[in-house]
Amino acid sequence: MKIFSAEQLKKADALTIKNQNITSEELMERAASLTTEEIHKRIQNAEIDIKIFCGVGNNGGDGLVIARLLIEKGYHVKVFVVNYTDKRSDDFLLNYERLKETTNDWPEYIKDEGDFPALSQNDFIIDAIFGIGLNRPLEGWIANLVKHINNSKAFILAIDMPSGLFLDRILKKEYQLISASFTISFQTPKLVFFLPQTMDYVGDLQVLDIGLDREFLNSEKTNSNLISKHEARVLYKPRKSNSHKGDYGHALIIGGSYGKIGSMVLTTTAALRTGAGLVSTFVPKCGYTILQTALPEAMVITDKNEEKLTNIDHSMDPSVICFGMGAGKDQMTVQAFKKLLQATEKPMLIDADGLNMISENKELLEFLPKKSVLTPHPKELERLIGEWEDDFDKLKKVEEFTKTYDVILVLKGSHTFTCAEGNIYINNSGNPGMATAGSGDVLSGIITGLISQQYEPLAAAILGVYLHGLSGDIVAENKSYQALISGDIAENMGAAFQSLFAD
Ligand SMILES: NC(=O)C1=CN([C@@H]2O[C@H](COP(=O)(O)OP(=O)(O)OC[C@H]3O[C@@H](n4cnc5c(N)ncnc54)[C@H](O)[C@@H]3O)[C@@H](O)[C@H]2O)[C@@H](O)CC1
Ligand SMILES: Nc1ncnc2c1ncn2[C@@H]1O[C@H](COP(=O)(O)OP(=O)(O)O)[C@@H](O)[C@H]1O
Ligand SMILES: [K+]
Repeated sequence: MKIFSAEQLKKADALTIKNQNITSEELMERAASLTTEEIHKRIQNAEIDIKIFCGVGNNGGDGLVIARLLIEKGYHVKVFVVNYTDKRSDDFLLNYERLKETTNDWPEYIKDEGDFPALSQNDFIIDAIFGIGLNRPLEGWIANLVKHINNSKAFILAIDMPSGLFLDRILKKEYQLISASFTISFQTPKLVFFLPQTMDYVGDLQVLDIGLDREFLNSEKTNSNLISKHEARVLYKPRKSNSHKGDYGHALIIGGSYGKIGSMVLTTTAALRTGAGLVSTFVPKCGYTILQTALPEAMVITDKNEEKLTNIDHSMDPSVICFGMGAGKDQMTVQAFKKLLQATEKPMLIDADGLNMISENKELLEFLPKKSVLTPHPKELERLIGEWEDDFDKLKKVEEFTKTYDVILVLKGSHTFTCAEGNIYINNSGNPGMATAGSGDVLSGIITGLISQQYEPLAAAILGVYLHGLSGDIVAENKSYQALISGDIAENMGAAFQSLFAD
């Protein structure tokens, strides 16, 4: 699903109104009534106090329509108008009049701290103060109102987006914004809903299709995309019945050191479970028995050294090489890695200590095969590209890095961002149970397994990240977040592939 900017969303609104021959007020009614239906479905006539805070722009207009429709359904609703200016949008005014015809309990005005209503944690608060029209950070009594709402500990539903959040920048910590329990957003999600610094303000997310102009949504260019099942599915390549293991490539997985051979078992298992035709591993001698015992399906070659990689002499022509898991950073390993990079032309996957070695020996960067996939977690990324001011600055630096070296960066996190060629693919599968040792090693194996089967490296990264999360979700459903261990993610790749095509 495409992720649009505020300007694009405003353009979509305007085009929809023109092409569908409706008024802006009808579009607002549509968005708000779909939202009301969702609320009604979830709270099912519960006897709760619903307190709706409405700004005086169109986000406030949405709030007024939701108030009217909830009152018509018999809910107990109190509306507060957050009167930050005397100017009102036309649709706010119109719906204000309509609301007054629906109830005798007229909205209360908030003009300063003295007007703040008492709030209880049993209230159901709806935040319709600001949406995509926010043009400066919240200050003065409005900032205090937001603090007051957040401090209530009540359930907070944000309409379109939490008030105070910007779509294109990160505010300094001292500024207030609504910390929502749930956000119902219109038509497409916003990039800030997925950034580590802002995602917590959004809470759970639901995106409602409010029927904005299809042609515009389809044709408009955007460089951010949310990857859910639908988007992942189209990347999948079915297997031909008339095929043999040679058609699915030979993956070579290199890494490990004394005490860290387990990471190699995880990566190798994942590559096999993802469908690579042949998988060989290259490990220090101490890894030989471990790998041969754990995985009879894999072939094992060893370094001359017992405990670490010193000379990667493989004399094969693998379809893809995956390097780094558990490799350590010994100088001899760095030299071996350098020789490997110099001798390799096909795209590689580089993870963990492979990335750390590059960060500490920047001269290695020039030998990176084009279109290689690098999979850093946040600390590894910082070592690689340096510190960033905020998440937008990070994405800018990532874009520069991927363009300079012509590589794909997979920024691992609760929403993993795959970045290449100026585009961002935001993963929407996975869960906190996956924050466990070795789950990154499994991801490396999955992506390697896909590249081995002739997926383009970028497609392999996007699909691999999605399948990794999907497998994690399937495991968590059966075992809980706590009991999920990374080997389970590799073992359940079969269920993930099946689930990709189940609705
Ligand atoms: N007809 C439409 O175009 C639709 C719009 N929709 C809603 O409209 C929203 C956007 O509405 P608007 O463009 O009116 O913008 P908002 O309602 O988000 O607020 C903008 C108003 O707040 C003022 N403002 C911005 N930052 C401020 C600050 N820090 N302190 C005080 N005042 C500030 C602006 O000057 C402007 O008057 C969307 O988020 C969505 O909720 C939906 O109803 C869908 C249809
Ligand atoms: N809260 C979370 N939600 C979704 N996925 C997560 C979460 N935490 C971690 N993950 C995923 O788990 C993996 C962790 O990788 P990494 O930090 O490299 O672990 P390790 O080094 O132990 O292998 C990444 O793919 C990441 O996206
Ligand atoms: K809002």
